[in-house]
Amino acid sequence: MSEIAALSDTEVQARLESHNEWALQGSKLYRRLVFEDFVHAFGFMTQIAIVAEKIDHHPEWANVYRTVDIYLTTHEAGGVSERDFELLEKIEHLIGDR
Ligand SMILES: C[C@H](O)[C@H](O)[C@H]1CNC2=NC(N)=NC(=O)C2=N1
Repeated sequence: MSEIAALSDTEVQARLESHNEWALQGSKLYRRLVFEDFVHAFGFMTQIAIVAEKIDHHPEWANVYRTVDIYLTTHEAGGVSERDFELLEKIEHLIGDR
C-alpha cells in the first residue's frame, strides 16, 4: 500500500472552487445527486463502482430511492487526498455523459 497524505482544508477549499456542486463536510467531499428514479440512480452507482474498482478508490455513499449522497475520503490518509479528487473528476465526467 502506498502512503498518501491528506490535503489541508485550505487546499481542499481552493480545489473545490472549480467543483461548486461539492462541499467539504468534515473530512469528506460531499455531493448529492438526484435522478429520475431508482433505476437511474442505481445504474449510475454501478458506473461509479466500475470506475472505483479500476482505480482502487471507493466512495462512501447512501442511496434512498432516487437520491444518492456521495462522500469521498481517503481512509488511509484520514482525510481528503488527491485520490478523492481523482475519483471526483471521474464522477463528474460520468455526470457529464448522462
Ligand atoms: C489496499 C487498497 O489500496 C486500499 O484498501 C484502498 C481501497 N479503497 C479505498 N477507498 C477509499 N475511499 N479510501 C481508502 O483508503 C482506500 N484504500
